[in-house]
Amino acid sequence: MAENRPTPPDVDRVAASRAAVAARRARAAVKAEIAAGKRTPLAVLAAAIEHPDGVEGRLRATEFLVSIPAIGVTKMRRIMTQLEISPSKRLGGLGKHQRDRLRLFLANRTVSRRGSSDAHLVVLAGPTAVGKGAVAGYIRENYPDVLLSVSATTRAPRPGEVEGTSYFFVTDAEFDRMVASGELLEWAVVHNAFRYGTPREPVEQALASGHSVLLEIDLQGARSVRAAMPEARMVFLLPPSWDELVRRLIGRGTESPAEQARRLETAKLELAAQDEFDFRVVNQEVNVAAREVVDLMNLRKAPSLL
Ligand SMILES: Nc1nc2c(ncn2[C@@H]2O[C@H](COP(=O)(O)OP(=O)(O)O)[C@@H](O)[C@H]2O)c(=O)[nH]1
Ligand SMILES: Nc1ncnc2c1ncn2[C@@H]1O[C@H](COP(=O)(O)OP(=O)(O)O)[C@@H](O)[C@H]1O
Repeated sequence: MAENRPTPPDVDRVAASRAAVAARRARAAVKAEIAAGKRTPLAVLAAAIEHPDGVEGRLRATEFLVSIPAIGVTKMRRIMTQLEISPSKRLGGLGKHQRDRLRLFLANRTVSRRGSSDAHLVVLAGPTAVGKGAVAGYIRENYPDVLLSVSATTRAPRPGEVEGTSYFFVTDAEFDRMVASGELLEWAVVHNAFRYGTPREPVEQALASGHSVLLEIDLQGARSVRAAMPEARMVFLLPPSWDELVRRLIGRGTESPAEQARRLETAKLELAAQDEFDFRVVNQEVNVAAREVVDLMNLRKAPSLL
């Protein structure tokens, strides 16, 4: 009968609900593909960014993460908090920084899952002038089996520093390019001055072939690595005392008195972060501290010199 025929608004409603069912099915299919390993999470994220209103773009970040094998609800919540993404966000609606953080998290997760279980990424951080450079240098000289990551930096070489061993010295434009192409595992502006970053490729290769890698980086970099790769071993180098830290900073003589005062203020904040780390090593004697750090790396072969 004519009066039982759906009126135009009903027709709209039926069509809308059919479309909603179809969209839900399409999202479920994408999640199933991720869960089965048929599509990588990075590929799905790329599609979501390209088409924010497409099926991938309409996926909620929460459902996207839990469809990844080995990520359950608890882990997903932790990741969302770490990446500062609210649970209501869809992949297509993520802000630029959220996207970058999620992409970095997914890329680094791929790296760490490929590595063998006894290879560790070990991060050595600590306050300015505690002796990070001295301990890392000692390890470089005396433990040839340790793979020490060589950072890229925009600062100029100092006398005696060797390109590709001390650092990769790059221009601002080159550093921009490395950031944009995702070549860096993490990067930070250190001491309000120059940019420093860890090239991803050598770390990836080392872990994939079962070798532990040591990163000597600043606190911001350490936090980025921890957020992206929660299984990294975080080591905080401590001075024997505050007075000794001051002595080392002044004794090094590489900063002006004003810069020394500024760094000491920063050092207080840095020291306050020590509880964020898994291990604390006191740098009383360089060789002893170096050995403690190396012991945390699960090296297969003992160094011949000690
Ligand atoms: N985030 C980050 N920090 C780094 C990296 N490489 C070095 N650093 C830090 O940069 C800081 C400055 O190092 P350096 O230029 O050798 O100068 P110094 O501290 O004045 O001797 C140190 O705190 C290092 O730990 C890196 O790849 N990433
Ligand atoms: N265990 C130690 N005992 C005495 N002096 C040290 C020790 N470790 C480092 N130093 C000295 O302290 C100063 C700061 O060390 P450095 O490695 O440059 O620190 P960081 O890289 O943490 O800024 C340098 O002059 C270094 O020779």
